[in-house]
Amino acid sequence: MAPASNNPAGDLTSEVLQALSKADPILSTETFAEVPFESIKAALDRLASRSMVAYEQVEREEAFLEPEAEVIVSHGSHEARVFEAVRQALDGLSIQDLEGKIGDKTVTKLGQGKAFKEKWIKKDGAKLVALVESINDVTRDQLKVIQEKKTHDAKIIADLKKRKLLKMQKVISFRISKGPKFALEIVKEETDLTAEMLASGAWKTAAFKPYNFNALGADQHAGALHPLNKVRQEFRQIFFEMGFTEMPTNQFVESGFWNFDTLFVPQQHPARDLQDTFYVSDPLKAGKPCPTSADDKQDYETYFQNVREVHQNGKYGSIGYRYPWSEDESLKLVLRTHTTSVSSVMLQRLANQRQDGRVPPARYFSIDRVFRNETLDSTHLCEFHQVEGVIADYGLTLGGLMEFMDLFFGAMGVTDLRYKPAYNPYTEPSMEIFSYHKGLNKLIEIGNSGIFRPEMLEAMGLPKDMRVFGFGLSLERPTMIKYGISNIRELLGHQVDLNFIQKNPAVRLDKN
Ligand SMILES: N[C@@H](Cc1ccccc1)C(=O)O
Repeated sequence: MAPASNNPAGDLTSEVLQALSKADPILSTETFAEVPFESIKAALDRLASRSMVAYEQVEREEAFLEPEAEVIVSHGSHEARVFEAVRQALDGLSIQDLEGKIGDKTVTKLGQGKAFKEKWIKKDGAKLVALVESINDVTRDQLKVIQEKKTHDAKIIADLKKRKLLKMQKVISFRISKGPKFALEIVKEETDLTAEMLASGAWKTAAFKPYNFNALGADQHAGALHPLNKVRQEFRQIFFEMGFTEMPTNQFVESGFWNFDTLFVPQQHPARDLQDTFYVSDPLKAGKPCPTSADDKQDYETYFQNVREVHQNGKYGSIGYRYPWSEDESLKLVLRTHTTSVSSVMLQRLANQRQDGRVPPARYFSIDRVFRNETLDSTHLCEFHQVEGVIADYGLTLGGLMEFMDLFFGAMGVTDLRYKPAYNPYTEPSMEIFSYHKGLNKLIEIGNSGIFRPEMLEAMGLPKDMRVFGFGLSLERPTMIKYGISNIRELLGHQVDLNFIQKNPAVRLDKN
């Protein structure tokens, strides 16, 4: 045996190297029959990583004798034993005597049947007599071969298996051969290039351990994007590709003025009820809209009065709602119920951004959080994310809006849209957008859209011939569909499985 090295698998690696130096290749089951599978594998991996040996796994089935077969090997087959007993009794043997001689009822019974069939014995009156001088105990011979070689002719194996004399077992062994760096001893390999080695020049002769590219990397506990953020990112990309700019939506608290009044939502509208909208109690009220920076030169007061006029008496060809519009109601603070409040701010700003005396066309989008006083269930939370888009241009038509929707949803693989007339206080006409969901086997609502009302736009100062499309959808619904989530609580809130957030895949919208 080679000198033991200072590692636990040392003895075995040395033994393998020794054995290989005498015969190449070797089979592990023959050379190391007593060594457990794991130990030999560990030793081989160690040697293989240094290219000292190469090995491949060999699997084969081996036949093992059942206890009954062991008895046959030592005493002969049942039929041979019966024949032998009968042959020895020169003038025949009665069945009782046969039983007495063999001492086993089953062996006697089975052996007799077979010996008759083989025509080794016959019945002569009440006695059994031998018909031949000698016989070949084929079964015993076959079993002896198998005991030694663990295998035999496939037909013989199949036959003996059927007779329940054998069981088959899978045996794994390794065929081991010398590797390109075969040697009788393991050379210590360096795992690091150190400053000392560089200084002393030892690096020139040092043996370096090769990289193990098969090793699995350690799990990285890095941060992970929430699925909503992943889908949001995909949507942003679609918007950017279509020439949209992102609206600033970093303001969750909004005045009723921007959230409702500018959008022509009357102050008695049920959406403004406490049941539907969260009101802020401290502070209770916003100030009137006013410039937010030195270069904001907009005339907010005129706009404020325009909105009042439109609601109260009607203006710009609209007869209005004809109710006493309340400034107090308008200045109440709310958690924004939709991001259309931001669209409103942006459109009003656009009205004041004339270039060469003309308001330029614009495309805006946002994806952010909104709040509604909803009853919680598996698909509704009090807060969700809205995807919103606005297109302002001249000569826009309803057909154009539908075509745009086809393009937009087509970019995320949603085709075959259906439109249903709907109502929004701020758009006319308004359309709900539906798509056929293959999994659910029905049309599901995927968005809301419309063309903003002239009394809303003209109050801002936008030109009469400018039309503005608007549309909105939730971010949660496509995310849930994409990730196969049926309960929104799995996506948001305290019940979310952090493992799911860490491990979920990047989203790919099936663009066409
Ligand atoms: N604000 C609408 C979406 C929408 C935006 C713009 C125009 C029309 C509809 C909603 O909450 O569903």
